[in-house]
Amino acid sequence: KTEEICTTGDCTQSASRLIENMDASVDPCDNFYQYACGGWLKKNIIPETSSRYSTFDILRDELEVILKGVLEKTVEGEAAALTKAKTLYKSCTNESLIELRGGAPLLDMLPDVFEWPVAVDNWETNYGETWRLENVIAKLNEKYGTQLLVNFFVGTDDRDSNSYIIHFDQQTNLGLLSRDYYACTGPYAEACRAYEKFMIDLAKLIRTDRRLDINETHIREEVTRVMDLERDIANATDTPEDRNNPVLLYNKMELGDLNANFTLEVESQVFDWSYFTAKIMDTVNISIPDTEKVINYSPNYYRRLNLILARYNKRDLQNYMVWRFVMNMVVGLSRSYRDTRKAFRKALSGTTSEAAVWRQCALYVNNNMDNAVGRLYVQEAFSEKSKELMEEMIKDIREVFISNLHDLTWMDAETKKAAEEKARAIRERIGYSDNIMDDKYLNNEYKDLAYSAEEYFENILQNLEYVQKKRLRKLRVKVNKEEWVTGAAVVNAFYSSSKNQIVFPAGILQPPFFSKGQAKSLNYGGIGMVIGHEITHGFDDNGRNYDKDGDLKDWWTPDSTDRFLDLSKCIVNQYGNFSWDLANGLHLNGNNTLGENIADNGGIRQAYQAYKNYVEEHGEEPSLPGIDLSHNQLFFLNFAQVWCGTHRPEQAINSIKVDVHSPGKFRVLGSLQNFPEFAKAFNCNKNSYMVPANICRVW
Ligand SMILES: CC(=O)N[C@@H](CC(=O)O)C(=O)NC[C@H](CC1(C(=O)N[C@@H](Cc2ccc(O)cc2)C(=O)O)CCCC1)C(=O)O
Ligand SMILES: [Zn+2]
Repeated sequence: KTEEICTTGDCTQSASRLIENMDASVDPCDNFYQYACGGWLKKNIIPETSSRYSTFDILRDELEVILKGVLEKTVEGEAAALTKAKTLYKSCTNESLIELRGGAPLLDMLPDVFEWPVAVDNWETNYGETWRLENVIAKLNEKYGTQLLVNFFVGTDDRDSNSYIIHFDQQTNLGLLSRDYYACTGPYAEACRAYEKFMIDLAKLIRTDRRLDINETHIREEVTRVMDLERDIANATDTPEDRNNPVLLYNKMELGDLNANFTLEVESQVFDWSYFTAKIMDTVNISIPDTEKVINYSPNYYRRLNLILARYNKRDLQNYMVWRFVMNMVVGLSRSYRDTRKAFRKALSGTTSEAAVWRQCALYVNNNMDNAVGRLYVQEAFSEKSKELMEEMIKDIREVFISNLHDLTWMDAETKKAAEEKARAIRERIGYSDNIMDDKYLNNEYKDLAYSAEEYFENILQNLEYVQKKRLRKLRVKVNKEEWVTGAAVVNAFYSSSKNQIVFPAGILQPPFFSKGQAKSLNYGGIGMVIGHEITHGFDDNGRNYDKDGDLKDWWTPDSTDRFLDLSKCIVNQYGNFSWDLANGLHLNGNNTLGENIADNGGIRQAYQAYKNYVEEHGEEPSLPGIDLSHNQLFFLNFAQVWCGTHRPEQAINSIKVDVHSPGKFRVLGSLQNFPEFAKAFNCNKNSYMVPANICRVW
């Protein structure tokens, strides 16, 4: 029979993309990642401005080009919110004015955070005498959105997902990217050196601008003490492995208990937790009694912190806290200030030059006004047709998840029933929230913001305060589960455990993931796997702890829990055995990536089964031109090519420590090794690398 071949634009384009990215000279059963991405790896060099480069990053770069276009275009009579986004963008791209202003905008606001001792004279007399730790931490929190030492935040109550509650957590962000860097040896030595030099150079630059003398030795001494303090803080934090069970993190107590049980003392000043909390919540007119229930995510950290504070004085603490703030603010200042960060950025990410200003600005505006920018993006680039197609695919894949569930041999009927209820309760969000198409809604969201095209730095400060106040004000209102957890102009997808919600923003609904005109095998291998991945997050080692309403409530029988943990261990060991050449051969952390690996493995199985069901119902699809692979094979090829990518060594060292996702290569190898249908589709024989003796499976 004459084979049908699809020669539409979409088919031709996707076929050529698939052929270009692959390396057909590699045996797919030996190394499917190399087979699928070998062509991509030969053709793509990481740009000097990027620390990693992948299919995702290329899509994100392309999205930024679209944002540039819409943010630079003047449109008469548009909604005020959209004009504000364009004004913010203009202030960010106004390089000559930013250059002219030098460091002044920063120097003008340092007194508001009680100054940076190393960069000013007479700090003791002017600030030290009246200094209180509560005042500094509170000010940095409520006005500058910076959480240091004591990480106070208002967030969803894990056990009552309709309410917000005050949380006290450990300091989760460090100047260096993870606690491991503070060893300052081996791959971390350069990062530590660059970090200290960054601090020294910035202190010297500010003193120069203030016409103050510079005593290099003295500055170095202070910088060393700040470094020692941060190392102590890093070592006081619980590790990610110690924090991956949300049940153990949930320590509810009264605010008053903190003063009783968690003493913090600096230079014989006792930290008053009630005074501190009021200092923050007074700014949003919410009074907090000592009987207020709060969650303490890190009791051990606070016990360790007190021992550390005993070893430092108020000047050290102030030097540390203001450093952590100013180090992030140089990006909004003139070239000489931005240059103090260059070597540090290179040491951590490997990039030798900053991204183009328009890119940084498009990203900044998108991150800070995601609904206004989302509106501009959707109007420009999103096709409505995608929504109903996605609803179909989500329906198919949800059904497959549920039928796979019932076939599981390790879960008992009682737990299966609860699991099915949760799977059916998952709500989906596709493309964008209708709210952003409503001018009134959009203008209202940004009504309190007024940007100046001439004051980028002040615009940044305005955003920091605005976002933080919005979060703090949530304490006395109910959680709006209809709210989206992401903007629309985002190339990603999400699962929210407290909302039991899966989200597919407009930005990811494009090739290679999805296109209404591309073959279904590619759609299921692309966005289909992502849909399964997000659904499965509701049932991974973290998500499984939450019930269908998003509350931390155990719906498992002890036996099924034991079986789940046992099966998960297989995945932990399998991925823990992967050694990553780009990261000095370091092994993946099988525990920290477990949730993502469970989601990947579930996603690929569900998507493939859904595709087979599709073919069962609608018949085989016509072949793609110029590529003699079956659609079953094309399914896996497109899935794998989503993960083509590479990292600079600095970024690899960084991401293996902090990213909960495995590197793309192992996301492909790990999940396909566990899936016999892959081996079948490529006729791989038993002892090939892609067909290991024993395989892991949870969902
Ligand atoms: C609430 C929240 O934020 N959750 C965190 C996870 C956590 O913290 O628990 C999170 O990221 N969630 C998004 C993520 C989405 C997907 C992913 O893998 N996205 C990569 C994309 C990438 C890859 C390489 C690259 O070069 C650049 C980008 C990524 O975001 O890295 C998209 C496809 C399937 C899963 C997911 O659902 O896991
Ligand atoms: Zn995930």
